[in-house]
Amino acid sequence: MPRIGTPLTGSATRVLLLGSGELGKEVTIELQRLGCEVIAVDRYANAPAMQVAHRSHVINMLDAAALRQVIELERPAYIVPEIEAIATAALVELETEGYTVIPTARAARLTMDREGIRRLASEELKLPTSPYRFAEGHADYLAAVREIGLPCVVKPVMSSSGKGQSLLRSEQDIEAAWEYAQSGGRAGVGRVIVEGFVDFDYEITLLTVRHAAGTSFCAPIGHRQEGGDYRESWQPQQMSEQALAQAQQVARSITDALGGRGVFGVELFIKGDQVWFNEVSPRPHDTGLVTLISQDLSEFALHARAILGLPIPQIRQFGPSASAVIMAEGCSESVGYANLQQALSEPDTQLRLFGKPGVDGLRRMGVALARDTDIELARARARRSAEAVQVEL
Ligand SMILES: Nc1ncnc2c1ncn2[C@@H]1O[C@H](COP(=O)(O)OP(=O)(O)OP(=O)(O)O)[C@@H](O)[C@H]1O
Ligand SMILES: NCC(=O)N[C@@H]1O[C@H](COP(=O)([O-])[O-])[C@@H](O)[C@H]1O
Ligand SMILES: [Mg+2]
Repeated sequence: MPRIGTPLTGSATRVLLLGSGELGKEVTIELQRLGCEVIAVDRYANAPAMQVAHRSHVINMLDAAALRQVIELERPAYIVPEIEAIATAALVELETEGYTVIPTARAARLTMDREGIRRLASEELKLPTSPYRFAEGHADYLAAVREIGLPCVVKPVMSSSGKGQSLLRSEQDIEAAWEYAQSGGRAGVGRVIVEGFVDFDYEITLLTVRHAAGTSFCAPIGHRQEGGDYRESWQPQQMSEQALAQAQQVARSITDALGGRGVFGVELFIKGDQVWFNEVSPRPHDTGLVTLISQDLSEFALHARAILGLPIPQIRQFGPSASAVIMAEGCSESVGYANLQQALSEPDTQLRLFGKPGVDGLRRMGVALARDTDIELARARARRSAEAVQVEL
């Protein structure tokens, strides 16, 4: 039976987060509500989760030695990856030494780069995906684009939130896409995936929770992306019964294969009753921020319960809900947020400002959340709130 100790004493249930962004901030809050001691780690100081955690460490999480050092110092009961770019081979080792990685070290390793998870989904589990080819080096890349054909999507194997990703519509896009993939990815220089473009009707994130008593699904979340990065999400997304059943089957298959306990964000493309697997986050998903207003247990509360082995007897959905992101563009180390009076003037509206310590380029800084009587109204209400926020650099 799970038991929780007292934070900052010898009996504490310590949880170490690897990555401390907006998603980790909410996970930290939920874990603390259940009495855990939370240690936040990231590559930079004052990251969102660090601002609410008991303490924090700034390290290069791709450095295996640095990662091991911080874990051996803190000896957490649970290691919780919050981003992809971590020295996951070290996590696999630490797991064999007795540490618990959420959901599993193998899941973190397979989803760290697109190749591991794509080969598992398509080649082992035979789940439907876009046609794809991996390529290394320029000549191999050109061959891959020829083989897959246009239109296609090019992504660095190690990247997220659309960084380094391009949609190629014509021959003229081929060179720029290669250059962007080389500069935009986080690591693994040179290697890319070339995917056939899927002409879907809509795409969803199916939040799937593996917990002590089995697997639960949240209502499907629809979302809209720009340049591979999410801008709006809503729940529930209307789907045919057959598409939903197929989506749940795909989600169950991939999450069972990854194993462990926790929330997974299964990304799927839908056309009619047809479903394609895109990718999966073995952790809460950015589009799932909508659950902060749409469910009694948000994806972050669900993650905390699943991690700790606590029951999830029911997930209550509150009806049509939406999220709209608040972006900042430019360069500043003291961003301000004004006109909040107007942003929060409507009922059933909430804001989360992440408190990120700065911006250099384009960065997600907050999110507006809303409920209304139907999805279109909820989306419009969330957008109105997000647009009202004046981001001052
Ligand atoms: N093969 C494809 N066909 C059509 N659209 C695609 C394809 N691949 C990606 N996209 C679009 O680009 C978006 C981002 O792609 P993907 O999820 O693979 O990137 P990511 O960088 O891992 O994003 P994130 O980290 O935010 O989940 C998808 O949600 C979808 O809208
Ligand atoms: N699609 C993945 C995603 O949304 N991850 C979330 O964004 C943070 C990084 O933000 P940053 O790039 O602004 O530092 C991550 O730490 C995580 O919370
Ligand atoms: Mg994605």
